[in-house]
Amino acid sequence: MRRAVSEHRQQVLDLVRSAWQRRLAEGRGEEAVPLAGALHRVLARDLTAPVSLPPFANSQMDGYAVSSRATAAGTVFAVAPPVPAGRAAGPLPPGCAVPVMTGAMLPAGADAVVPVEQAVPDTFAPFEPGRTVVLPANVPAGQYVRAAGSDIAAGTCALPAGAMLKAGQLGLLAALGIAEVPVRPRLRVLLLSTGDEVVAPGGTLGPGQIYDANTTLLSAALAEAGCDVASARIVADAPEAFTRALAEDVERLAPDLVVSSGGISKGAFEVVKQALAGGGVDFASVAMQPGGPQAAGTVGETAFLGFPGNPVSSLVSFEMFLRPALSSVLAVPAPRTVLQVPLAAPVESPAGIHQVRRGRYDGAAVMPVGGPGSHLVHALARSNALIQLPPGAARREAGENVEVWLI
Ligand SMILES: Nc1nc2c(c(=O)[nH]1)N[C@H]1C(S)=C(S)[C@@H](COP(=O)(O)OP(=O)(O)OC[C@H]3O[C@@H](n4cnc5c(N)ncnc54)[C@H](O)[C@@H]3O)O[C@H]1N2
Ligand code: MOO
Repeated sequence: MRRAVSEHRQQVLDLVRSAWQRRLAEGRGEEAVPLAGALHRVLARDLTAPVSLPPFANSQMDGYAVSSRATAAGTVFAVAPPVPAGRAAGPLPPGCAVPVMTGAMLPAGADAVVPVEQAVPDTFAPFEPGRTVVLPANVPAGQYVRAAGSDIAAGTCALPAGAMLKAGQLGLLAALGIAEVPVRPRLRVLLLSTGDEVVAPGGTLGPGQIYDANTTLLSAALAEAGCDVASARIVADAPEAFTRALAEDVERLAPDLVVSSGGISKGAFEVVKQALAGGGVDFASVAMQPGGPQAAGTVGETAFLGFPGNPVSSLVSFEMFLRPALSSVLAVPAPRTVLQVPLAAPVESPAGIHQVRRGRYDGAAVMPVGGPGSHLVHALARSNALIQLPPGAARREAGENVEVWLI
Protein backbone atom coordinates (compact mmCIF):
# COMPACT_ATOMS: atom_id res chain seq x y z
CA MET A 1 0.00 0.00 0.00
CA ARG A 2 1.50 3.32 -1.06
CA ARG A 3 1.57 6.18 1.36
CA ALA A 4 -0.30 9.37 0.38
CA VAL A 5 1.76 12.50 -0.26
CA SER A 6 -0.16 14.30 2.52
CA GLU A 7 0.63 11.58 5.05
CA HIS A 8 4.36 11.68 4.32
CA ARG A 9 4.34 15.47 4.38
CA GLN A 10 2.80 15.34 7.87
CA GLN A 11 5.48 12.91 9.07
CA VAL A 12 8.25 15.18 7.78
CA LEU A 13 6.57 18.21 9.36
CA ASP A 14 6.38 16.41 12.73
CA LEU A 15 10.06 15.43 12.49
CA VAL A 16 11.20 18.95 11.66
CA ARG A 17 9.03 20.43 14.42
CA SER A 18 10.45 18.02 17.03
CA ALA A 19 14.02 18.69 15.83
CA TRP A 20 13.46 22.42 16.14
CA GLN A 21 11.80 22.19 19.56
CA ARG A 22 14.73 20.09 20.75
CA ARG A 23 17.13 22.75 19.53
CA LEU A 24 15.18 25.51 21.30
CA ALA A 25 14.91 23.45 24.49
CA GLU A 26 18.70 23.19 24.56
CA GLY A 27 18.83 26.97 24.81
CA ARG A 28 20.31 27.36 21.36
CA GLY A 29 17.45 29.54 20.17
CA GLU A 30 19.39 32.73 19.40
CA GLU A 31 22.79 33.74 18.10
CA ALA A 32 24.52 37.08 17.55
CA VAL A 33 25.91 37.69 14.08
CA PRO A 34 27.69 40.72 12.63
CA LEU A 35 25.48 42.88 10.46
CA ALA A 36 27.43 41.90 7.33
CA GLY A 37 26.63 38.23 7.95
CA ALA A 38 22.95 38.71 8.73
CA LEU A 39 21.53 38.64 5.19
CA HIS A 40 18.47 36.36 4.95
CA ARG A 41 18.57 35.56 8.65
CA VAL A 42 15.51 35.96 10.86
CA LEU A 43 15.48 38.38 13.76
CA ALA A 44 15.28 36.53 17.08
CA ARG A 45 13.65 39.34 19.09
CA ASP A 46 12.23 42.84 18.74
CA LEU A 47 14.96 45.42 18.12
CA THR A 48 14.57 48.89 19.64
CA ALA A 49 16.01 51.93 17.85
CA PRO A 50 18.98 53.20 19.89
CA VAL A 51 18.87 56.56 18.08
CA SER A 52 16.29 58.56 16.16
CA LEU A 53 16.31 58.77 12.39
CA PRO A 54 17.05 61.31 11.17
CA PRO A 55 19.18 61.94 14.27
CA PHE A 56 18.92 65.74 13.74
CA ALA A 57 16.78 68.08 11.63
CA ASN A 58 18.40 68.31 8.20
CA SER A 59 17.80 69.61 4.73
CA GLN A 60 16.00 67.60 2.06
CA MET A 61 17.39 69.85 -0.72
CA ASP A 62 20.48 71.74 -1.72
CA GLY A 63 19.31 75.27 -0.89
CA TYR A 64 19.04 77.98 1.74
CA ALA A 65 17.98 77.39 5.32
CA VAL A 66 15.84 80.24 6.59
CA SER A 67 13.35 81.18 9.26
CA SER A 68 9.94 80.89 7.58
CA ARG A 69 8.76 83.89 9.62
CA ALA A 70 11.53 86.04 8.16
CA THR A 71 10.34 85.24 4.60
CA ALA A 72 6.99 86.90 5.38
CA ALA A 73 8.68 90.20 6.01
CA GLY A 74 11.34 90.34 3.34
CA THR A 75 12.80 88.40 0.44
CA VAL A 76 16.39 89.65 0.36
CA PHE A 77 18.71 87.78 2.73
CA ALA A 78 22.37 88.07 3.56
CA VAL A 79 24.15 84.83 2.64
CA ALA A 80 25.80 83.32 5.72
CA PRO A 81 28.73 80.86 5.54
CA PRO A 82 27.56 77.38 4.40
CA VAL A 83 27.14 74.43 6.81
CA PRO A 84 29.73 71.80 5.83
CA ALA A 85 28.49 68.19 5.77
CA GLY A 86 29.19 66.29 8.97
CA ARG A 87 29.59 69.43 11.10
CA ALA A 88 27.37 71.03 13.68
CA ALA A 89 25.46 74.05 12.36
CA GLY A 90 25.67 77.24 14.37
CA PRO A 91 22.57 79.38 15.04
CA LEU A 92 20.90 81.18 12.14
CA PRO A 93 22.06 84.81 12.17
CA PRO A 94 19.09 87.27 11.96
CA GLY A 95 18.26 88.35 8.38
CA CYS A 96 20.43 85.61 6.93
CA ALA A 97 19.94 82.55 4.71
CA VAL A 98 22.43 79.71 5.25
CA PRO A 99 23.52 77.60 2.27
CA VAL A 100 22.83 73.94 3.21
CA MET A 101 23.39 70.85 1.10
CA THR A 102 21.08 67.84 1.21
CA GLY A 103 21.48 66.08 4.54
CA ALA A 104 23.24 69.00 6.25
CA MET A 105 22.19 69.89 9.77
CA LEU A 106 19.74 72.81 9.94
CA PRO A 107 21.01 75.83 11.91
CA ALA A 108 19.10 76.45 15.13
CA GLY A 109 16.37 79.00 14.33
CA ALA A 110 15.93 77.81 10.72
CA ASP A 111 12.71 75.90 10.07
CA ALA A 112 12.50 75.80 6.25
CA VAL A 113 14.68 75.29 3.21
CA VAL A 114 14.35 77.03 -0.16
CA PRO A 115 15.81 74.92 -3.02
CA VAL A 116 18.59 76.79 -4.79
CA GLU A 117 16.65 76.71 -8.09
CA GLN A 118 13.98 78.97 -6.48
CA ALA A 119 16.58 81.54 -5.36
CA VAL A 120 18.05 84.48 -7.27
CA PRO A 121 20.83 83.84 -8.19
CA ASP A 122 19.85 80.16 -8.67
CA THR A 123 23.32 78.67 -8.17
CA PHE A 124 25.70 78.75 -5.23
CA ALA A 125 28.72 81.05 -5.42
CA PRO A 126 31.78 80.67 -3.15
CA PHE A 127 31.13 82.34 0.20
CA GLU A 128 32.01 86.01 0.36
CA PRO A 129 30.91 88.51 3.01
CA GLY A 130 28.25 90.91 1.69
CA ARG A 131 26.57 88.56 -0.79
CA THR A 132 22.78 88.53 -0.82
CA VAL A 133 20.13 86.22 -2.19
CA VAL A 134 16.47 86.81 -3.09
CA LEU A 135 14.12 84.09 -1.86
CA PRO A 136 10.37 83.60 -2.45
CA ALA A 137 8.06 85.24 0.10
CA ASN A 138 5.99 83.31 2.66
CA VAL A 139 7.93 80.04 2.68
CA PRO A 140 5.87 77.55 4.72
CA ALA A 141 7.40 76.33 8.00
CA GLY A 142 8.83 72.83 7.65
CA GLN A 143 9.36 73.08 3.88
CA TYR A 144 12.05 70.58 2.79
CA VAL A 145 13.04 69.91 6.38
CA ARG A 146 13.53 66.33 7.50
CA ALA A 147 12.62 66.58 11.19
CA ALA A 148 14.61 64.65 13.80
CA GLY A 149 12.88 61.30 14.49
CA SER A 150 10.44 61.71 11.60
CA ASP A 151 11.45 58.28 10.22
CA ILE A 152 11.80 56.48 13.56
CA ALA A 153 12.06 57.76 17.13
CA ALA A 154 14.70 56.40 19.52
CA GLY A 155 13.22 53.84 21.90
CA THR A 156 10.54 52.58 19.51
CA CYS A 157 10.51 49.17 17.82
CA ALA A 158 12.71 49.19 14.73
CA LEU A 159 12.02 45.60 13.61
CA PRO A 160 9.87 42.90 15.21
CA ALA A 161 11.03 39.39 16.10
CA GLY A 162 10.58 37.15 13.09
CA ALA A 163 11.50 39.82 10.53
CA MET A 164 13.47 38.48 7.58
CA LEU A 165 16.65 40.51 7.18
CA LYS A 166 16.94 41.58 3.57
CA ALA A 167 18.58 44.65 2.05
CA GLY A 168 16.01 47.13 3.36
CA GLN A 169 16.01 45.77 6.91
CA LEU A 170 19.81 45.54 7.07
CA GLY A 171 20.02 49.10 5.74
CA LEU A 172 17.79 50.27 8.59
CA LEU A 173 19.92 48.48 11.20
CA ALA A 174 23.07 49.99 9.71
CA ALA A 175 21.46 53.46 9.75
CA LEU A 176 20.67 52.90 13.42
CA GLY A 177 24.32 52.03 14.10
CA ILE A 178 23.56 48.44 15.11
CA ALA A 179 26.64 46.32 14.37
CA GLU A 180 25.57 42.94 15.74
CA VAL A 181 22.17 41.33 15.29
CA PRO A 182 20.40 38.65 17.38
CA VAL A 183 19.10 36.09 14.88
CA ARG A 184 17.36 32.76 15.06
CA PRO A 185 19.69 29.86 14.46
CA ARG A 186 19.49 28.00 11.19
CA LEU A 187 18.53 24.36 11.09
CA ARG A 188 21.82 22.46 11.06
CA VAL A 189 21.74 19.76 8.41
CA LEU A 190 24.12 16.95 7.64
CA LEU A 191 24.09 15.64 4.09
CA LEU A 192 25.23 12.16 3.03
CA SER A 193 25.13 11.17 -0.65
CA THR A 194 25.44 7.44 -1.03
CA GLY A 195 26.69 5.35 -3.90
CA ASP A 196 29.83 3.55 -5.07
CA GLU A 197 29.05 4.93 -8.52
CA VAL A 198 29.22 8.60 -7.61
CA VAL A 199 32.38 10.67 -7.89
CA ALA A 200 32.77 14.30 -6.81
CA PRO A 201 32.83 16.77 -9.74
CA GLY A 202 36.43 17.29 -10.81
CA GLY A 203 37.34 13.64 -10.05
CA THR A 204 38.07 10.89 -12.58
CA LEU A 205 35.24 8.58 -13.59
CA GLY A 206 35.82 4.84 -13.74
CA PRO A 207 33.60 2.51 -15.80
CA GLY A 208 29.96 2.73 -14.71
CA GLN A 209 30.58 5.80 -12.55
CA ILE A 210 28.80 9.15 -12.70
CA TYR A 211 29.39 12.53 -11.14
CA ASP A 212 27.69 13.27 -7.84
CA ALA A 213 24.93 15.78 -8.58
CA ASN A 214 23.02 15.41 -5.32
CA THR A 215 25.56 16.78 -2.85
CA THR A 216 25.67 20.04 -4.77
CA LEU A 217 21.97 20.10 -5.63
CA LEU A 218 20.74 19.39 -2.11
CA SER A 219 23.36 21.63 -0.44
CA ALA A 220 22.20 24.48 -2.66
CA ALA A 221 18.51 23.78 -2.03
CA LEU A 222 19.07 23.64 1.73
CA ALA A 223 21.25 26.76 1.80
CA GLU A 224 18.73 28.65 -0.33
CA ALA A 225 16.07 27.62 2.17
CA GLY A 226 18.10 29.10 5.04
CA CYS A 227 19.60 25.89 6.46
CA ASP A 228 23.16 25.53 7.68
CA VAL A 229 24.69 22.61 5.78
CA ALA A 230 27.25 21.60 8.39
CA SER A 231 28.78 18.85 6.26
CA ALA A 232 28.08 17.23 2.90
CA ARG A 233 29.92 14.18 1.71
CA ILE A 234 29.79 11.01 -0.37
CA VAL A 235 29.55 7.70 1.46
CA ALA A 236 30.26 4.32 -0.13
CA ASP A 237 27.60 1.65 -0.62
CA ALA A 238 28.64 -0.29 2.48
CA PRO A 239 26.24 -0.32 5.44
CA GLU A 240 29.11 -0.32 8.00
CA ALA A 241 30.76 2.65 6.28
CA PHE A 242 27.44 4.49 6.23
CA THR A 243 26.72 3.74 9.91
CA ARG A 244 30.24 4.87 10.86
CA ALA A 245 30.08 8.08 8.81
CA LEU A 246 26.67 8.90 10.22
CA ALA A 247 27.72 8.28 13.84
CA GLU A 248 30.94 10.29 13.45
CA ASP A 249 29.26 13.27 11.83
CA VAL A 250 26.35 13.30 14.28
CA GLU A 251 28.81 13.19 17.19
CA ARG A 252 31.06 15.88 15.71
CA LEU A 253 28.48 18.28 14.31
CA ALA A 254 25.33 17.71 16.40
CA PRO A 255 23.00 18.29 13.43
CA ASP A 256 19.27 18.88 13.86
CA LEU A 257 18.56 16.84 10.76
CA VAL A 258 20.37 14.32 8.57
CA VAL A 259 19.43 14.06 4.89
CA SER A 260 20.72 11.23 2.73
CA SER A 261 20.33 10.56 -0.96
CA GLY A 262 20.15 7.15 -2.60
CA GLY A 263 20.11 3.62 -1.24
CA ILE A 264 16.47 3.37 -0.14
CA SER A 265 14.53 1.45 -2.79
CA LYS A 266 14.32 -2.20 -3.77
CA GLY A 267 17.81 -3.03 -5.05
CA ALA A 268 20.28 -5.59 -3.78
CA PHE A 269 22.58 -2.87 -2.39
CA GLU A 270 20.43 -0.29 -0.64
CA VAL A 271 22.93 1.08 1.82
CA VAL A 272 20.70 3.41 3.82
CA LYS A 273 17.99 0.81 4.14
CA GLN A 274 20.47 -1.89 5.13
CA ALA A 275 22.10 0.34 7.70
CA LEU A 276 18.94 1.76 9.27
CA ALA A 277 16.00 -0.61 8.68
CA GLY A 278 14.54 -2.02 11.88
CA GLY A 279 15.45 1.13 13.82
CA GLY A 280 13.61 4.42 14.09
CA VAL A 281 13.48 5.10 10.35
CA ASP A 282 10.48 4.10 8.17
CA PHE A 283 11.11 3.12 4.57
CA ALA A 284 7.98 3.92 2.61
CA SER A 285 6.69 4.02 -0.91
CA VAL A 286 4.88 7.31 -1.44
CA ALA A 287 2.28 7.59 -4.22
CA MET A 288 4.34 10.26 -5.94
CA GLN A 289 6.63 10.31 -8.94
CA PRO A 290 9.44 11.26 -8.87
CA GLY A 291 10.25 10.70 -5.24
CA GLY A 292 8.38 7.43 -4.66
CA PRO A 293 10.87 5.78 -2.29
CA GLN A 294 11.21 7.78 0.93
CA ALA A 295 12.77 7.25 4.33
CA ALA A 296 11.86 9.24 7.43
CA GLY A 297 12.38 8.87 11.16
CA THR A 298 15.02 9.34 13.80
CA VAL A 299 18.51 7.98 14.33
CA GLY A 300 19.09 8.16 18.04
CA GLU A 301 17.50 11.53 18.74
CA THR A 302 18.39 13.10 15.39
CA ALA A 303 15.75 13.56 12.69
CA PHE A 304 16.54 11.64 9.52
CA LEU A 305 15.20 11.92 5.97
CA GLY A 306 16.31 9.65 3.14
CA PHE A 307 15.63 10.93 -0.36
CA PRO A 308 15.86 8.76 -3.47
CA GLY A 309 19.10 8.89 -5.44
CA ASN A 310 17.88 10.14 -8.78
CA PRO A 311 18.72 13.87 -8.72
CA VAL A 312 15.28 15.06 -9.79
CA SER A 313 13.71 12.73 -7.21
CA SER A 314 15.95 14.27 -4.55
CA LEU A 315 14.98 17.81 -5.45
CA VAL A 316 11.27 17.01 -5.79
CA SER A 317 11.40 15.28 -2.38
CA PHE A 318 12.99 18.39 -0.90
CA GLU A 319 10.39 20.67 -2.51
CA MET A 320 7.38 18.52 -1.65
CA PHE A 321 8.29 17.49 1.90
CA LEU A 322 11.19 19.26 3.56
CA ARG A 323 10.88 22.78 2.23
CA PRO A 324 7.20 23.18 3.23
CA ALA A 325 8.06 21.81 6.69
CA LEU A 326 10.86 24.37 7.08
CA SER A 327 8.52 27.18 6.00
CA SER A 328 5.90 26.07 8.44
CA VAL A 329 8.14 25.47 11.50
CA LEU A 330 10.93 28.03 11.06
CA ALA A 331 9.03 30.59 8.96
CA VAL A 332 11.97 30.40 6.54
CA PRO A 333 12.00 29.97 3.59
CA ALA A 334 8.91 31.77 2.30
CA PRO A 335 6.52 29.20 0.81
CA ARG A 336 6.67 28.75 -2.94
CA THR A 337 4.36 30.87 -5.05
CA VAL A 338 1.50 28.64 -6.17
CA LEU A 339 -0.42 29.49 -9.35
CA GLN A 340 -3.23 27.94 -11.36
CA VAL A 341 -2.16 28.29 -14.98
CA PRO A 342 -3.07 26.69 -18.31
CA LEU A 343 -0.93 23.93 -19.76
CA ALA A 344 0.81 24.88 -23.02
CA ALA A 345 0.85 21.22 -24.11
CA PRO A 346 -1.01 18.08 -23.02
CA VAL A 347 0.51 15.84 -20.31
CA GLU A 348 -0.17 12.27 -19.28
CA SER A 349 0.43 10.90 -15.80
CA PRO A 350 0.03 7.47 -14.21
CA ALA A 351 -3.28 6.71 -12.47
CA GLY A 352 -3.25 6.75 -8.68
CA ILE A 353 0.01 8.68 -8.41
CA HIS A 354 0.76 12.32 -7.73
CA GLN A 355 3.12 13.20 -10.53
CA VAL A 356 5.35 16.24 -10.37
CA ARG A 357 6.54 17.38 -13.77
CA ARG A 358 9.06 20.09 -14.45
CA GLY A 359 7.99 23.01 -16.59
CA ARG A 360 8.72 26.46 -17.85
CA TYR A 361 6.20 29.13 -16.89
CA ASP A 362 6.30 32.22 -19.12
CA GLY A 363 3.77 34.37 -17.30
CA ALA A 364 0.82 33.03 -19.28
CA ALA A 365 1.05 29.22 -19.50
CA VAL A 366 3.31 26.40 -18.38
CA MET A 367 5.14 24.21 -20.89
CA PRO A 368 6.27 20.78 -19.63
CA VAL A 369 10.05 20.44 -20.01
CA GLY A 370 11.44 16.95 -20.61
CA GLY A 371 9.59 13.78 -19.68
CA PRO A 372 8.71 12.34 -16.28
CA GLY A 373 12.12 10.60 -15.87
CA SER A 374 13.82 11.42 -12.58
CA HIS A 375 17.32 11.39 -14.09
CA LEU A 376 16.60 14.38 -16.38
CA VAL A 377 18.80 17.04 -14.76
CA HIS A 378 19.19 19.07 -17.94
CA ALA A 379 15.41 19.45 -18.21
CA LEU A 380 15.35 20.37 -14.51
CA ALA A 381 17.92 23.08 -15.09
CA ARG A 382 15.77 24.56 -17.87
CA SER A 383 12.66 24.64 -15.67
CA ASN A 384 11.31 27.27 -13.34
CA ALA A 385 8.19 25.50 -12.16
CA LEU A 386 6.92 22.22 -10.75
CA ILE A 387 3.66 21.10 -12.34
CA GLN A 388 1.47 19.29 -9.82
CA LEU A 389 -0.58 16.48 -11.30
CA PRO A 390 -2.52 14.84 -8.45
CA PRO A 391 -4.08 11.41 -8.95
CA GLY A 392 -7.41 11.60 -10.70
CA ALA A 393 -6.76 12.27 -14.35
CA ALA A 394 -4.57 10.25 -16.69
CA ARG A 395 -4.36 13.06 -19.25
CA ARG A 396 -4.63 16.82 -19.09
CA GLU A 397 -5.20 18.75 -22.30
CA ALA A 398 -3.48 21.91 -23.46
CA GLY A 399 -5.36 24.91 -22.05
CA GLU A 400 -6.48 22.99 -18.96
CA ASN A 401 -5.53 24.71 -15.70
CA VAL A 402 -2.96 23.01 -13.48
CA GLU A 403 -1.28 23.97 -10.21
CA VAL A 404 2.32 25.10 -10.57
CA TRP A 405 4.89 25.97 -7.90
CA LEU A 406 7.46 28.50 -8.98
CA ILE A 407 10.95 27.29 -8.08
N1 LIG B 1 12.57 -2.67 -8.47
C1 LIG B 1 12.46 -1.36 -8.21
N2 LIG B 1 13.43 -0.56 -8.59
C2 LIG B 1 13.32 0.75 -8.33
C3 LIG B 1 12.19 1.25 -7.68
C4 LIG B 1 11.20 0.37 -7.29
O1 LIG B 1 10.17 0.76 -6.69
N3 LIG B 1 11.38 -0.94 -7.55
N4 LIG B 1 12.10 2.60 -7.48
C5 LIG B 1 12.78 3.41 -8.45
C6 LIG B 1 12.71 4.77 -8.10
S1 LIG B 1 11.24 5.50 -8.30
C7 LIG B 1 13.80 5.48 -7.71
S2 LIG B 1 13.68 7.13 -7.46
C8 LIG B 1 15.07 4.88 -7.46
C9 LIG B 1 15.53 5.25 -6.06
O2 LIG B 1 16.57 4.50 -5.73
P1 LIG B 1 17.51 4.76 -4.51
O3 LIG B 1 17.02 5.87 -3.68
O4 LIG B 1 17.75 3.51 -3.85
O5 LIG B 1 18.79 5.38 -5.20
P2 LIG B 1 19.97 4.66 -5.91
O6 LIG B 1 19.54 3.32 -6.38
O7 LIG B 1 21.12 4.77 -5.05
O8 LIG B 1 20.13 5.62 -7.15
C10 LIG B 1 19.11 5.81 -8.10
C11 LIG B 1 19.68 6.52 -9.30
O9 LIG B 1 20.19 7.76 -8.93
C12 LIG B 1 21.58 7.87 -9.27
N5 LIG B 1 22.24 8.61 -8.20
C13 LIG B 1 22.36 8.24 -6.92
N6 LIG B 1 23.04 9.15 -6.22
C14 LIG B 1 23.37 10.12 -7.08
C15 LIG B 1 24.08 11.32 -6.95
N7 LIG B 1 24.59 11.71 -5.77
N8 LIG B 1 24.25 12.10 -8.04
C16 LIG B 1 23.74 11.70 -9.24
N9 LIG B 1 23.03 10.57 -9.41
C17 LIG B 1 22.86 9.78 -8.35
C18 LIG B 1 22.04 6.44 -9.33
O10 LIG B 1 23.21 6.29 -10.07
C19 LIG B 1 20.85 5.77 -9.92
O11 LIG B 1 20.81 5.95 -11.31
O12 LIG B 1 14.99 3.49 -7.54
C20 LIG B 1 14.23 3.01 -8.66
N10 LIG B 1 14.33 1.59 -8.73
O1 MOO C 1 10.11 7.95 -7.70
MO1 MOO C 1 11.53 7.72 -8.57
O2 MOO C 1 11.85 9.04 -7.70
O3 MOO C 1 10.49 7.69 -9.99
O4 MOO C 1 12.27 8.48 -9.80
